[in-house]
Amino acid sequence: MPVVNPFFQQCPSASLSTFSSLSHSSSSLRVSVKFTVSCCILESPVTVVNGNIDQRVPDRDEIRLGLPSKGRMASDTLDLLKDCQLSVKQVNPRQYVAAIPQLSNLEVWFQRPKDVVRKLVSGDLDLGIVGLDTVSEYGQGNEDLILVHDALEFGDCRLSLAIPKYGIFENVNSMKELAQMPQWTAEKPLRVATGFTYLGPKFMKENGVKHVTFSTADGALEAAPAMGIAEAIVDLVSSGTTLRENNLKEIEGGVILQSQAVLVASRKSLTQRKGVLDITHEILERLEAHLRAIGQFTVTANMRGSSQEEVAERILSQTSLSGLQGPTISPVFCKRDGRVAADYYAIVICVPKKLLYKSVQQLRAIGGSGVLISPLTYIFDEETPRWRELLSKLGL
Ligand SMILES: Nc1ncnc2c1ncn2[C@@H]1O[C@H](COP(=O)(O)OP(=O)(O)OP(=O)(O)O)[C@@H](O)[C@H]1O
Ligand SMILES: O=P(O)(O)OC[C@H]1O[C@H](OP(=O)(O)OP(=O)(O)O)[C@H](O)[C@@H]1O
Ligand SMILES: [Mg+2]
Repeated sequence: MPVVNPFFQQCPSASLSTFSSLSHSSSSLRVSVKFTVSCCILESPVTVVNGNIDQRVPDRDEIRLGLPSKGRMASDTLDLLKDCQLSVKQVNPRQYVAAIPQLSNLEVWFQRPKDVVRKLVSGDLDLGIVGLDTVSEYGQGNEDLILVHDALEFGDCRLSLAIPKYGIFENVNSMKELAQMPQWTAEKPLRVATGFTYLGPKFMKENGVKHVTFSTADGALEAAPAMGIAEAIVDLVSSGTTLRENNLKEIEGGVILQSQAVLVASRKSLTQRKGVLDITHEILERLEAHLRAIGQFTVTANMRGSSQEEVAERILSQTSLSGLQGPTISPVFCKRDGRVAADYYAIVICVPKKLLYKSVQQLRAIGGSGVLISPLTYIFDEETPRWRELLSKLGL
């Protein structure tokens, strides 16, 4: 399936080479790292490589984390790290190397998201934070890339196929219907505009769309159908506003990928470079502890009762009050008639944010008073499931 940049159409040999690089790179271990452009302005073919050409783990002592240098992921990534007490110290925004003082021997390198992935593949970075869409597009299933944390809870979007709401597409509402449209023939294939020149063609092939061609552009793809450049687009959608404003619609079965920010690592680095596994463990623990905590509140309340067990029974009879591992109950002592007694008990539980009001109602219903709610900063589990998963992926 050829993917052409409209610019290259004026230059047939270049368009052909662009296509061959895209189709061959998927079978190569070093994904999308090498392509040959033999264009009419060049006398002989040149080889262009993304990152280090050397196949070995590059010789260096520092561990490198790649972060988005610009774009919509950049500031959210820094904010997340800051919330995990891993603030990045960058002297000025045009300086592309920085440090995280809490993690010695770690260098932060700011790169465009796609270059973070390419440089993980080439061994020039060890860890990175980018969108899953970027990992999937530029990693192209490379087994050296390992998802360490697959849900950093920002950068949510989906990669979707969209078609016009009007004309011959008015009653087309699924991939199956699109694939079966009689209009697409070898002479007049379905034209798809996309920046995702690996995932787009792969998806169409998987969906049995036989007659299809692709064109690529760097942005504003939603204009392509109205401009007459393509019938469909494959692009990122988050709010859906851009599709709506351009009279386009998503269709059943047309979501290629659900994406959000992820922490990704090079398998080679994790297994071969000294210190990478330890630093990954620390970053992962901090991320997990923080992300678990932001979904929860700590609730404390006082309850009258005859014993800790009796208070516990009342609390556990309510579905929203069991906490993470059950309630903590402590006696509140006071002096009455010269004797120390405990008529009240203080209870502490963690409550998911979305169940907060329900929990307060349930607490009141069983005699809770003086309910205090505080935000949580971290919840450290005994061991994070993702860490165990990572070790098993690495065969450790
Ligand atoms: N509405 C959205 N549109 C595009 N990307 C989004 C959206 N919401 C979240 N993202 C995430 O943000 C990432 C970065 O997008 P951004 O547009 O900033 O950079 P880019 O397009 O990848 O880079 P470049 O500007 O070099 O093309 C995307 O890869 C995706 O994971
Ligand atoms: O569903 P929505 O919330 O409307 O977001 C989707 C749009 O956002 C992105 O474009 P971006 O803003 O990065 O501009 P671009 O076209 O220059 O890439 C993406 O390529 C879509 O066009
Ligand atoms: Mg963009």
